[in-house]
Amino acid sequence: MDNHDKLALPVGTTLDRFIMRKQEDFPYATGELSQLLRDIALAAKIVNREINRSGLIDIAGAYGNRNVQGEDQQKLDVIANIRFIRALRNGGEVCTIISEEDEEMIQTGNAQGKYVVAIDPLDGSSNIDVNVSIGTIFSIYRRVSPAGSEGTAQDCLQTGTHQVAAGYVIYGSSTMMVYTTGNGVNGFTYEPSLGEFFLSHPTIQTPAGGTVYSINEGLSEHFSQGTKAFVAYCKEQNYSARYIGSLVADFHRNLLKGGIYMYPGSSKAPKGKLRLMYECNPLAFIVEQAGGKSSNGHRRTLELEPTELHSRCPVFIGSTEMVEKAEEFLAAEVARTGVEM
Ligand SMILES: O=P(O)(O)OC[C@H]1O[C@](O)(COP(=O)(O)O)[C@@H](O)[C@@H]1O
Ligand SMILES: [Mg+2]
Ligand SMILES: [Mg+2]
Repeated sequence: MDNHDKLALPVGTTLDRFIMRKQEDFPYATGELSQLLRDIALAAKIVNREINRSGLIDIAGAYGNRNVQGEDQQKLDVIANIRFIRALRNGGEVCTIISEEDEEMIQTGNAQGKYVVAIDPLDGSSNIDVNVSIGTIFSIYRRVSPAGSEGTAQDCLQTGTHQVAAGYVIYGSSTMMVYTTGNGVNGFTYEPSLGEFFLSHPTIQTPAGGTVYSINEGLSEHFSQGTKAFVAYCKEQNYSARYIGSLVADFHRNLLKGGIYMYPGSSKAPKGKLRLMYECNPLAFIVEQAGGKSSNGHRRTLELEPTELHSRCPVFIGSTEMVEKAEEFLAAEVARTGVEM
């Protein structure tokens, strides 16, 4: 019986107890990482409550500012950003944060903090006001600079293979936290009346194949021939098109049921829309830990070199057989044209 079996924890185990037991299991997951995961779960509970009330109190709608991405910030984008930054700052384990909502690195003041967090505080912003599932996505890295000073760009711009943990929260028909520390993927469902997350989806494995494809077909005319050919293939196979417009919701469905989510490069946006550090890398870590695959159509997402905090990259992520089929179509186009998009 290997370590995992010894520590196979039953459905219903609380997140706190799971984190403690797994800490024994993986000595590198020191107390600080365990505490950091708890800090994220705490902020998720608070954001969950804000989201559930947003229809009642005036925190829905646009905030009136544009973020570094040039996107209209929604009030809940800003509220979620404040809540997660505050929880990470107060928790003491994080020296520096990269947030979708802030142009520069955020120094928490915890000079002894050993970790850096990259976060999309609220993903699926276009869906906030229409009661469609939205999420939070996060990545955790160990700092490379010595403790005792502020985190550096070198601490922040690490490749995805250096993540020590990654996860997401989906605020949907139920609220779930799904994360990995590099030893499998586990899902926890939140019970608001008890204020606890409970293990509900132990050791998630994504199906090797699938019949669902997620892509914004409104951009079709701008896609590369390779992407167009793969989408045509999906139609020929009578696959189902499912696109919620919330990356976390589309990803979560495909993780559990099988499928592929694509935000490819296009003639309008050669790097696509999604950000490497706090959308593609964390979900790529999770999907690989669950037996799936993630690439930019040509190269493994986790090995892409970040050039700046908000680097964008094309993404093809989900069931291995579907991602590899998409990569075949894109490779055929490179062979024909010599151009990689
Ligand atoms: O509207 P588009 O261009 O299809 O983009 C939808 C995608 O954009 C996103 O909303 C980007 O994330 P944010 O909402 O965090 O900016 C994804 O959640 C979603 O999959
Ligand atoms: Mg997002
Ligand atoms: Mg966002």
